[in-house]
Amino acid sequence: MALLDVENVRVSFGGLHAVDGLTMRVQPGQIKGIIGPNGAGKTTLFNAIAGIQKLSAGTIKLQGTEIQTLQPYERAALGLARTFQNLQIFPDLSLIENVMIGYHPKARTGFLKALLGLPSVHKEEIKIEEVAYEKLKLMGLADRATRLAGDLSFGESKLLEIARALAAEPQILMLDEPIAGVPASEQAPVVSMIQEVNKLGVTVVLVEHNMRMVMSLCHEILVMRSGCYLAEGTPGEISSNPEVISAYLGEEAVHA
Ligand SMILES: Nc1ncnc2c1ncn2[C@@H]1O[C@H](COP(=O)(O)OP(=O)(O)OP(=O)(O)O)[C@@H](O)[C@H]1O
Repeated sequence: MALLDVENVRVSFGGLHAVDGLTMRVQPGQIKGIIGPNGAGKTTLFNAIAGIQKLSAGTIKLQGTEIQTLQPYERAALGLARTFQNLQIFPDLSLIENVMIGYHPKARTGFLKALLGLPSVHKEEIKIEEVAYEKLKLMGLADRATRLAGDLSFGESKLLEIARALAAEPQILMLDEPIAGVPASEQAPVVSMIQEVNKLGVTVVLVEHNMRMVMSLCHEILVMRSGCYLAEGTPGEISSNPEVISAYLGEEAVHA
């Protein structure tokens, strides 16, 4: 069974079908890339899976359970975490505080319990801090756990976002253009951290314009054009597919 099963999904804005009957499966353990020319519908599909874009038709299943009507936080609690194209970190909080926020879909402490300061609350706080520290360590940021997030470089901030997404211990990590805007010198660490996370068993789905990165990182790639499925396959199959090449012709140098 696929871990994520996107079936005949349509997202319409008025008369425009930004995603038009798309089907995609993500197998456990994969790094799956979604690519396509500008306006192909990648971001819309990504947002539909994460739950911030309502479907006009179709189903999305996570481990066989339909999730398309669930709120983003409910999907997160079921194991779907995401990062954003634009940084969503809190610069005035420490690195560890930023990551601890990512644990909340799993947290069991309600407002009342927290207010009463029950021992179970303290125990959970310690656990959340431990998990957050572990994720920072994985991203190579543990030595700066108490520093302000605003002091990080852009590439490091991207790693912090990944650490925060991992705090909920997701099964699927969805990355929206993980190296967009990251200077060339800082891209390699982000790519190798994504590989590390995947080696630990987290399935990854990413949208990215940088073809070199997509081709080197992904096990399988889905290509979209005008909201529809164009092709799917390994990086080798995709880069030699004549339809894919022609879809990109006119797109300046395939953003490479
Ligand atoms: N909120 C919206 N309202 C109306 N149209 C939208 C909206 N969001 C996206 N679209 C349109 O849907 C189509 C797909 O857009 P989308 O951003 O998903 O494509 P994309 O493949 O992510 O493009 P890019 O690579 O440029 O980010 C485009 O024609 C876009 O103008």
